[in-house]
Amino acid sequence: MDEQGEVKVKNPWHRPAFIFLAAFIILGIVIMVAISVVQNKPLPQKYKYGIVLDAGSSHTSVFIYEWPAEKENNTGMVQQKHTCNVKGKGISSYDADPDGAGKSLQDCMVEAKQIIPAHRHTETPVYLGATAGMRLLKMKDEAASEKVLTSVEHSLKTYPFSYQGARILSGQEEGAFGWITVNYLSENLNKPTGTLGALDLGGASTQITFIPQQDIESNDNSIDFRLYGNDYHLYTHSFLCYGKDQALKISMSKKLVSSHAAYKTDPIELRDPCFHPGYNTTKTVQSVFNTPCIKAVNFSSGYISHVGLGNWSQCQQSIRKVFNTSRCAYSKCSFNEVFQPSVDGQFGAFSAFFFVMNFLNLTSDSLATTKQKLATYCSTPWGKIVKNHPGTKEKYLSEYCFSGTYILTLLEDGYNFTSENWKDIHFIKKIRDSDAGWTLGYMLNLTNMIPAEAPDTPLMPYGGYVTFMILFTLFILVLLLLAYLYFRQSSRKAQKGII
Ligand SMILES: O=P(O)(O)OP(=O)(O)OP(=O)(O)OC[C@H]1O[C@@H](n2cnc3c(O)ncnc32)[C@H](O)[C@@H]1O
Ligand SMILES: [Ca+2]
Repeated sequence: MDEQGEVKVKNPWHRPAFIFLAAFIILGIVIMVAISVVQNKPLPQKYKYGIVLDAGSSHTSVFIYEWPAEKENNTGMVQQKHTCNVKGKGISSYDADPDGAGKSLQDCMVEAKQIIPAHRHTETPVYLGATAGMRLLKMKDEAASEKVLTSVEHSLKTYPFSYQGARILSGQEEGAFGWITVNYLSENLNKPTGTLGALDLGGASTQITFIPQQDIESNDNSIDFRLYGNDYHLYTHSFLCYGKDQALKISMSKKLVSSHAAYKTDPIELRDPCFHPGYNTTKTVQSVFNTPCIKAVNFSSGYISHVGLGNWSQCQQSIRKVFNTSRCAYSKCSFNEVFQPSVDGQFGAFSAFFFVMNFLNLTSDSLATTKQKLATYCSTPWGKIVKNHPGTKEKYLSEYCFSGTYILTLLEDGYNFTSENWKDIHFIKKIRDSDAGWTLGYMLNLTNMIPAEAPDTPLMPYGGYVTFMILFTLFILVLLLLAYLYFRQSSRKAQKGII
């Protein structure tokens, strides 16, 4: 009887319903995967561009930046696309031929026209910022500095870009924008991590900028920013005449003024411990004294016989005389009566800090080892130095002993770095393929690309959102399937009960 009772009465709809549901689930998964793959496929990026001309004391560089058009307010988005070094000297050297300053920019601006897509030209801003060379020319001859600026302005206006001005930056701006650049590129600005101090050594001035632990006692040295919702209270100072070219002139002039030979012989003999033994070159007195950084002096001759001695410790003694550390009206000073809090945190040291220390292979040694190696380098005969570096410009080559010793003295005796925090100085040229320097920070500021407040971000990133939606939908489908199976089973049991 029981066996008879087990005769199954099949619901004819069960099988097609199951097949339909399974097909529906598979189709759903295929559609979702296809949509997420298509959605996440990188779209062709639309880029915007900006041009900044760094009119430095020694030379002019043209920087072209690019960034994805729709992400311009995110940190770290702007990148350096191209640089072009203008042939010849800096624009301040065209004081006697102002038209030449504008003309000198032509080749690099033509290059910019070729690199930036034509449909972006009219909306691409162009800024020219001049630094210490033009500050010095303005001190020496204001009319000449204005003529040079007018000449570069006329030249830049002839290109299809959006000309935004040519001006001389203040030392504070130069320091602060260098700090913004290195911290923007290191993506420090919207994170709770510490920031990087900025050390810039040019030909005519040098800047130090960092967030100090103590109060800033002089208003001239304080600058405030609100970036991505954080307040930054920066210490900054720019020393005009303390770039490496001007410092060399000051140092040579001091040696000349204190030497008996300078007032008796023709040519004047300058025996210089900061140049290699065997180095002997004739220079004009004018080439040393042609700067507002030094007072004019009358000598017996218009020529100097510059003779190298290669003595590092004597060289450092002579360079120390360039820094006046005898008076300070604040709780602490760097030199020349300038307030400076104790250096704090990590520092990026760029431009000539990098060029010189990188050439000398001194970017990762302790302070003591750096001094030892430099002393050995300075005492190396000039002939051997020239033989070992056939491709290097002779002017740079002859000055590395002075420049290295100047950098060491500026950092240790000037800014008060010690052997303990020497390792916190990182000699860098680029961060993530963009040059460290004031130009990027200047453009970010003038184009309002760094918002004061942090931009609102969605609850989860796009990829996370897609993954979440797929998993959640799968979960619902599995639930539906389980529910279906459960009801099918219970309806079978019920049917069994009826029979
Ligand atoms: O900031 P300012 O003072 O206006 O000057 P600048 O912008 O022209 O100064 P740079 O940083 O370009 O260069 C600093 C100095 O380093 C020199 N320099 C550039 N490249 C160098 C290299 O490879 N080796 C040694 N010195 C170099 C250059 O001549 C300057 O004297
Ligand atoms: Ca510079």
